[in-house]
Amino acid sequence: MLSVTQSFVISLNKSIVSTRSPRSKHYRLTRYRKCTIRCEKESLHSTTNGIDPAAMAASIDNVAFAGVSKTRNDLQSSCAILSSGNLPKPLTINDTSRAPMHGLEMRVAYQGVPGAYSEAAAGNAYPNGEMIPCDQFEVAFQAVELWVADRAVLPLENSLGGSIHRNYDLLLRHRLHIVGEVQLPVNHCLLALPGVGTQDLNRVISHPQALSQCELTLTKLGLKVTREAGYDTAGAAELIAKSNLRDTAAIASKHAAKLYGLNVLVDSIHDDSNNVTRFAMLAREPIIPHIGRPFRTSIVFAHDNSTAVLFKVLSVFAFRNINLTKIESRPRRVRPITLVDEANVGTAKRFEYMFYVDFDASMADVRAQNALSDVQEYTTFLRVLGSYPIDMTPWSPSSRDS
Ligand SMILES: O=C(O)C(=O)C[C@]1(C(=O)O)C=C[C@@H](O)C=C1
Repeated sequence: MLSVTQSFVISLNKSIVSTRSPRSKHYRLTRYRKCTIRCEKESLHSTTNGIDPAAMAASIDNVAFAGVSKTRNDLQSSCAILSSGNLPKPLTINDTSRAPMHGLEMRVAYQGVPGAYSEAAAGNAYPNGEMIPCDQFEVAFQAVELWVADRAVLPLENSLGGSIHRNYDLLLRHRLHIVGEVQLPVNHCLLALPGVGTQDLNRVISHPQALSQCELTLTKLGLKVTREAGYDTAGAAELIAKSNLRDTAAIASKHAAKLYGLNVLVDSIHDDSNNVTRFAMLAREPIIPHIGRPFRTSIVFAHDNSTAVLFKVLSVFAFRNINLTKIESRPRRVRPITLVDEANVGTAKRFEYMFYVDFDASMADVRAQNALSDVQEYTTFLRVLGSYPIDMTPWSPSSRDS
């Protein structure tokens, strides 16, 4: 792997060398097939005077470097890494005070770095949006609240790995509304640096959800590896590329492989081909619900324990023929435990929960309105998180490549 501070001589296709001579003393580019580039800055883009490094990576014929001949793959991946210096950097908790850009495009916050599945989901939800990567889920919530972004697209649950609990907790802590959902088929691949084979691996890194979605396949592959959690799938791919980790593979998408110059060692390593992640689209304002198309409503409630309250709450939907699609319980942070004195024998502790429920009806539907007024009677806290169209996009496991 070439590092950013090394000089190298490469042969390029004529197409991309048609550039004027740059002024910088650090490098020289000519109109000829051979050119010398000295990279002393973070980004190859800044040293190539306008040549897109990705285009350069695609156009490399062969390489001679310090007397050692490098493979085309090696340099392509170097260029891809250097070009990834141009990718937007994730917002951090301190950046959310950044002045908003007042363009016409929808600014869409997601958690992770470019190449993350969340970016793909955000792109599906808002195809013309300006994508804003954030380093944490909480930052994406804040970005929308502080008008740095107009929408956030965040994962709620995966068909193999289950719920993303952090986002359930954050939905309650923040005042955003669910205005839509995206169901994204997730095709996980095992990625490594060019020239690295499965026999070289000691470690696999990825988002904990991705690791759990591939748990059985990793074992079946017979890899002698430790599994380590990172912030997101594409971030794991980026780390391998930037730190030149030749004993490590990432679980991430093919798109992440392209962005960070990695090879796909094994395609489709998730444990079941029906691997779908459901993302929520969040906004500052709710949308007006309709009844003309399939809608879903998400609520959260808490109750003070009296006999069979949870059963009563859930039955108000059953009596009205409303389908419940999901129930999730999370600790009730304001009062996680109640002490129960059982007949003066001793003190038992009971855990307290917030219950999140999704049901298939629009808040414009009278049945849903009546059901919620019943729920209100049994509960001490009730909030509607959103009433939004169900993602009805047709899907087959191989039809979308994320
Ligand atoms: O790491 C990513 O690429 C993400 O977008 C995060 C995330 C998740 O949080 O569940 C999203 C979809 C996949 O199921 C795996 C990981």
